[in-house]
Amino acid sequence: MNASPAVPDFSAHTPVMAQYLRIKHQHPDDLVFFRMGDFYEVFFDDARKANALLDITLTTRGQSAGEPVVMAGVPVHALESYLAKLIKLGEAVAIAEQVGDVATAKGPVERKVVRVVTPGTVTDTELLADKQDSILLAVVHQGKTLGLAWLSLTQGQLGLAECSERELPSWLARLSPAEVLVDRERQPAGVLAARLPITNRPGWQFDSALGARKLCEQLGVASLQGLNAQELKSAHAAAAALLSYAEHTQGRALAHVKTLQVQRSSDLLDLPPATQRNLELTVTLRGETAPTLLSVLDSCRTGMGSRALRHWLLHPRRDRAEATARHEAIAALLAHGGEALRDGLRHVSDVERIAARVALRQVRPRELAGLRATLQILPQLQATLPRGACVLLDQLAAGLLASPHLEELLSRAIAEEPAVLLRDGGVIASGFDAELDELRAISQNCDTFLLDLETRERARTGIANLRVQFNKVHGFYIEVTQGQVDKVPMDYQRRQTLKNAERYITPELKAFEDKALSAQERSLAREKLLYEAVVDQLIEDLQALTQLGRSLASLDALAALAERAGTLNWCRPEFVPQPCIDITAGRHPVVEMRLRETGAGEFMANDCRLDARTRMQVITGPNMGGKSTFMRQVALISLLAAIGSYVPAGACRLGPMDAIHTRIGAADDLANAQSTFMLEMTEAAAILHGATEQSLVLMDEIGRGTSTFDGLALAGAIASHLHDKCRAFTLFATHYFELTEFPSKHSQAVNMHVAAAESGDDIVFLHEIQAGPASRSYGVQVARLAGMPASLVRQARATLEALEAKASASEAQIDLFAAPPEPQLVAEATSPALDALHDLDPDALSPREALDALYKLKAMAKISRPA
Ligand SMILES: Nc1ncnc2c1ncn2[C@@H]1O[C@H](COP(=O)(O)OP(=O)(O)OP(=O)(O)O)[C@@H](O)[C@H]1O
Repeated sequence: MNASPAVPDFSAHTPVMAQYLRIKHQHPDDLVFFRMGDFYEVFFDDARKANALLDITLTTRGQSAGEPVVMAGVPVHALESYLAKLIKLGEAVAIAEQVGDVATAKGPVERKVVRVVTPGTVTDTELLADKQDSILLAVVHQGKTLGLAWLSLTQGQLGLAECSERELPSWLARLSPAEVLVDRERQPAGVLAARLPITNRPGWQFDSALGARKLCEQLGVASLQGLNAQELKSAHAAAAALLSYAEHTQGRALAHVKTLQVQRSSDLLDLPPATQRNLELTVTLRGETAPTLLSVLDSCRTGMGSRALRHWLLHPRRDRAEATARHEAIAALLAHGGEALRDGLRHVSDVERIAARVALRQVRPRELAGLRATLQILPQLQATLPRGACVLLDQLAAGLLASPHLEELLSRAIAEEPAVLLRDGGVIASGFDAELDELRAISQNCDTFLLDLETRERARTGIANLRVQFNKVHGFYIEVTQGQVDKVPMDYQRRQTLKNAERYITPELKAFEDKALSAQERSLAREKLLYEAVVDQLIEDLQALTQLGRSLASLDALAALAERAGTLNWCRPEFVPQPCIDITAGRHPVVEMRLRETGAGEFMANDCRLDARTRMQVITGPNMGGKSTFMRQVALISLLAAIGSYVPAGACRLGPMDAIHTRIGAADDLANAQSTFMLEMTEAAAILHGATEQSLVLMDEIGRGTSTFDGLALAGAIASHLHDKCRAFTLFATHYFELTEFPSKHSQAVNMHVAAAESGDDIVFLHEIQAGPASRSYGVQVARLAGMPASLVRQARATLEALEAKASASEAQIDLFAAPPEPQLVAEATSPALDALHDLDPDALSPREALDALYKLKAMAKISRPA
């Protein structure tokens, strides 16, 4: 995709192939779709690739420079579906259109790449997921800092951030980019590890000064100071590459990209990738999109709303102002009844994407009709909103007042039901332009004229079955059956002979044909011109349109949150300055919904109380008891509150929070060659380094990936570290009974357990979290429940009894939680080599003697430490 300076000589090729090769030379990394009439053709290696990826037929046609031309093609009308496939596969496609005039061109008609479609820069509605944004991200390593710049082309929004290497995975997970631009010589390891689709760019494009200049130009500001983005030099470098790439792919400047968000890691509640995965926020552990927190939450009526909600979910802010404003809005909608608003939103088009496509001049006629319909119902929508109930809703209501003249313009200009494609005509409304109306009248009056001519000619020639007709290949003609040919007058000129009929043209018909055909052509050209003028006028009001899109998206997301809160009986959380997580009757939204859907019983609500004096709960109890569910629900409730949603609980008070860390049973990460245990320890280490007093940490059965003693020892040490050093709010579920001793030695920890009742040999899970340690584990009972053979269960029970008897006889008194011994700095052991070293006086040695001494010492060391 990079223009190389020297263009090779293609003169040995046919003129068309030389033209193709020149274009391909400028786009070596893209598949070049080369427009030839009704097809996009791909040649040579691109054709082989397209053949493999798209399963389209490979052919050869003619020769160029003595070589057969290998090619494959896709019909123009099917372009979108092929593009969709290629984008999904991470390919970039350069579209070379015929831009010259076919009729007047000498040699091949002029062709030019008009846009490059890539995964991160697609804007075609058909190619985009309705409910997910497509983000293009650039990442650059500068010293210890990583600069990030990202762009949502369809939202017209830029973002900048800087972070450390440790923070990068969280950013990548949060942004979930469709394409990442990196310096081809210095690819950041974190990006490679995340296995995202990468596009390499030359290093010089990541230039900080260039980036700052480009940002100022793009945003129309003199300095970045006012945007709080002045100091982010590394992010500027990323922005330089980002903006040139985006412009390059669109083949034009990005008129609609006018807003910049500067995000700092410290502004956001940190949700590391493990947390996003374990809490199943947007995808399940199996990789499906439901049931997840988002799937439960998203009852939005529009794609815009769903995208906003997803964004809120992954970008919760530590500062509570935004969330509080949303809580207020939800309360107001619930009090006022949000259903009328939601009904109205059903008829709203994706204004956000339409605005972007207007800016890029790609907007389709039907999208403009959709925009018009949306503009028409805005007053109705506004009327459904409660007035003066809360600031946020009032602001959003004001945002619905997009320029009324746009609606008027679209109503006058665009036909009631416009054709899908502009080139088919029938897009501009009649009455909008006198010249167009006149041209259309000529083509429409065709039928009357032809009927009239037919009647006259029948009368003149006496041929009763004479017919005047039209087809695309031969134009207008008069058809006479063979039996009547001798009645044909002198002024009939033969045009075509068929088996049973002759076709003729007359001077009068010819004159009419010229007029009709040229009228049709001119009317199409006129429509194109008028359409472009309408788009120009919309571009002038782009900011109002973009703003309207944002307001509608936020309203839809808020209305969905209000609907969920009402339907699912959620409560409004309260934020307090003191450290605490105080949840009464909390529920897990996804598990609760699953239970309801499957009719598998009621969800048991549970409390969670953590505060400055009680920072850790050690949770024990049987498998299947509900430990993981409880811990996750505490995290989900905290997160929901932070994004501004109501929460599944009876009451909820929350203090400040900076991160949610989770270590929950992992699957092997075979692709990264990490064992379960290694992954477990890596994730735990990241948590111990990152967690603070304001973090929530979930530790589920840490240590179970190794032998009992190893695992127990590590689990004890990790719990101590979290309690003493990080002082994070911690929910620590474990199967190690020994850890129930932990609270007796750690003042801020308490024991909790999930209750289970035994009836005979069976076990009943109560799913209730109660104070104190579990009395015993129920592994054997759970195994029985799982359908293990009875003899096996009997054997396991006998072994268990024997083990328990043995353990209580030799109760080892090891302090699992003792403070760690100080590391010893000097080795106490002595050795002949060390003694000899001790005896040496470096100042008294000549260089030669020093070298000899070194050899001697090395020989001694080898003896004392054999290989
Ligand atoms: N509060 C609850 N009310 C009703 N059912 C629940 C509740 N909590 C959990 N369950 C049910 O019990 C199942 C097991 O819960 P969970 O996975 O949390 O148990 P666990 O104690 O973590 O088990 P393990 O130790 O084997 O991981 C859940 O899938 C759910 O169906």
